Amino acid sequence: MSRYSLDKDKIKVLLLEGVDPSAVETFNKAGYTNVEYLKKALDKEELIEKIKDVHFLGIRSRTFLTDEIFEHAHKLCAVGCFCIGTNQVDLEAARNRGIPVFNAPYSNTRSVAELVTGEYLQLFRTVPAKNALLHRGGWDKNAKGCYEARGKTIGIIGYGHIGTQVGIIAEALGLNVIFYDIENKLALGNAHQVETIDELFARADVVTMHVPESPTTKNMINAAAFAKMKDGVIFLNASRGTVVDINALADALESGKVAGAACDVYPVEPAKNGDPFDCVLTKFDNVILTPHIGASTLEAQKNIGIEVANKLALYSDNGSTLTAVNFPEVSLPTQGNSVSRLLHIHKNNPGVINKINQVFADRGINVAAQYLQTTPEIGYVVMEIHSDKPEEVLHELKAIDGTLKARVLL
Ligand SMILES: NC(=O)C1=CN([C@@H]2O[C@H](COP(=O)(O)OP(=O)(O)OC[C@H]3O[C@@H](n4cnc5c(N)ncnc54)[C@H](O)[C@@H]3O)[C@@H](O)[C@H]2O)C=CC1
Ligand SMILES: O=C(O)CCC(=O)C(=O)O
Repeated sequence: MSRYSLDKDKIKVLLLEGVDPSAVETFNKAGYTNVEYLKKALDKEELIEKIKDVHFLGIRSRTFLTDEIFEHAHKLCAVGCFCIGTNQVDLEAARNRGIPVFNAPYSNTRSVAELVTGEYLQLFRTVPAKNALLHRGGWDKNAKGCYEARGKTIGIIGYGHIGTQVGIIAEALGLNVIFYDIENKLALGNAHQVETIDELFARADVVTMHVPESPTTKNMINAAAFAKMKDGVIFLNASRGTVVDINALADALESGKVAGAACDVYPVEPAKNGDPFDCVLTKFDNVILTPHIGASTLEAQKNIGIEVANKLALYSDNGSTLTAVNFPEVSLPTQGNSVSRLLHIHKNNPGVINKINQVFADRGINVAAQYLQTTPEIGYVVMEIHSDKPEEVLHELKAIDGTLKARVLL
């Protein structure tokens, strides 16, 4: 017997953007066989059409989930971002419609840190420019502008999961590590947190960006910021394209202020493989350009596929929202055989819980367990009851004013 409001084979999962096949295997193992797998992102109209029938949606960084898209997602229970960043999703819009969003906060951390490390080592030796010249049939063997990384200072902006990994590897390579973060952070090894970003600019031979996209990080690296950096600085951005004013970076490369750069992310990225890439940086031989592949290793993708699919399947199976990025986190024990579990997501208005409890009281049903978490905007309550008519109770719960979503696990 299904423990869900619907039989599992009627629960539609849509996976976009070529998430790792491990996600499909994980869903199948959990009993979800109605999985549609697409290698590409969908454009807005295609997505609006498809999302109407979807219960669980998996995306990466190129699918933009706006309030307008959610408006058509009548059946959508949850979204899985098969990546770290969740800036592509209007998280508030999802939450206000009762849709939790999950991600994989650590699975690709090391992959990004290794990419960045390889890049600044190459840039210290001017390898990208030398490589480009040789490809064009030139030869220029000299040590001008080439340095060992040992003894240099790396300045990490955003000392979170990725930033700390970049720092640990850099220290092992003999660099001095300084970082700037808006939070007070525990410095690992001999890393040192600087008080102002300007101090970091003044001291760092390498500046590397590891902040999320947010209003506080939008264009935080602009012409004024480059002006404060050391002459001949190496600059890397593998965070989000909106964090750097790309024209200011182009100017800083033109003037020689920045000796070399690496970018993995751009203000505008092609929607799919094969689409043209247009960027002011393509003319610079001393810039490593990669197509947003910080997370694209087989190890990371496989782990992400399993992790996010498991989170979605668990939410479907037992209602747990642990680690959701936009939602009250409710961690639930395994459901006993003799109880039904009712899950109710509602606007956090005064009196809703009273009304819910009244439904049980009116029916003479004892609530065996109740788990409640709220944010200022919504409440998520899970109740376990002994009743042979849980669907009827569900029907009444759905009628309560302020209800966003409700379902039953039998
Ligand atoms: N290129 C790629 O393929 C990938 C890119 N990313 C990007 O990297 C970002 C960072 O990832 P994690 O390290 O896992 O995130 P995280 O959340 O662990 O760390 C971000 C750090 O930035 C700090 N921060 C936030 N706003 C700041 C500001 N205005 N100034 C200074 N520090 C600020 C936070 O306090 C936090 O310590 C992600 O948000 C994502 O956008 C993540 C994975 C892959
Ligand atoms: O691999 C992807 O599609 C996105 C990776 C990324 O930028 C992230 O995890 O935030």
